[in-house]
Amino acid sequence: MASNVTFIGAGNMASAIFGGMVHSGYPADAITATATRDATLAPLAERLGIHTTTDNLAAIEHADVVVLSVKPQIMRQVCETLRDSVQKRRPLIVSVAAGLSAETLEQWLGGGLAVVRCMPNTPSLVGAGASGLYANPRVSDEQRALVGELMTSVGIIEWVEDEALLEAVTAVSGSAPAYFFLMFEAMEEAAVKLGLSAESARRLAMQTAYGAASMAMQSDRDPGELKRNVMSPGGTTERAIEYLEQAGLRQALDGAMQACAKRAQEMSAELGKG
Ligand SMILES: NC(=O)C1=CN([C@@H]2O[C@H](COP(=O)(O)OP(=O)(O)OC[C@H]3O[C@@H](n4cnc5c(N)ncnc54)[C@H](OP(=O)(O)O)[C@@H]3O)[C@@H](O)[C@H]2O)C=CC1
Ligand SMILES: O=C(O)[C@@H]1CCC=N1
Repeated sequence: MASNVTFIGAGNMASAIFGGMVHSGYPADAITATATRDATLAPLAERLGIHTTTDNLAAIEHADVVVLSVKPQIMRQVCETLRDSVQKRRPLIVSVAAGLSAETLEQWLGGGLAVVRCMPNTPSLVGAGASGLYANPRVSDEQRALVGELMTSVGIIEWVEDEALLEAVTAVSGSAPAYFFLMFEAMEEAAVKLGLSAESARRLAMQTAYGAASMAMQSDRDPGELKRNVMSPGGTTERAIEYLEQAGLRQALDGAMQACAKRAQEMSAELGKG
């Protein structure tokens, strides 16, 4: 029988994960999600057939796995309301929150718990997620395998043994869909200036990104070689790539990813006190 999985919070990230789980065949009947507003929950229940409630305590009563998926800023308050129930039943705790350590979460929930920290991303919704996972020492091999299976049903996973590496995961995958969406916006704007309709430009840019990612994933060549294969000497791509290099695209990405990881550290210091 499938494990009962309860999501506390049913926003962008949680709905991407449980939506992806349902699409990949996980029984909807074994999934419960909570939120503060019925307006969030009603469409999810209708579309996916999962259980929903605004009552967090009722939602975790039969949970084998509790996925904490509220904003980091309200996590402490939410954990403290779950504390007594969690201490009685000791489900596996999974947190998708950025910048909150397993130790902090465990402490807010009363201690002595198996906690997995997961840094997922929203493409989980379409089965193309990329998640980093860290397990605290209380997590059993079976629990590790269970979380691995759940997250593999919505994409690829990478376990890290050093929790601090989740900051790097946040920079390279958790936050990174947004970098690509920014590129789509920018490429569409530029292509419109060159005369294409916005609709054509968007379709072509997205298919090209999809094609490039699929090709790179299936190839045994590294991205640098695949890039050079597009660059005919003296041709158009060479000109574009030279421009991007001179304009500092590499430095911009390096700076963005450093800023992202640093913000995860700051959040940990700001929110994890006490
Ligand atoms: N968005 C992303 O791409 C990623 C997000 N994350 C992490 O996921 C977590 C959630 O982020 P995101 O999904 O973007 O946020 P959202 O604002 O989209 O979702 C938050 C959800 O929490 C619900 N909520 C608020 N208060 C409570 C409460 N007291 N009890 C139960 N549910 C509550 C909200 O309910 P209501 O809808 O009724 O307001 C909403 O459904 C964060 O910790 C973030 O760090 C991690 C990786 C990627
Ligand atoms: O922006 C954020 O803080 C969350 C965590 C990773 C992606 N979104």
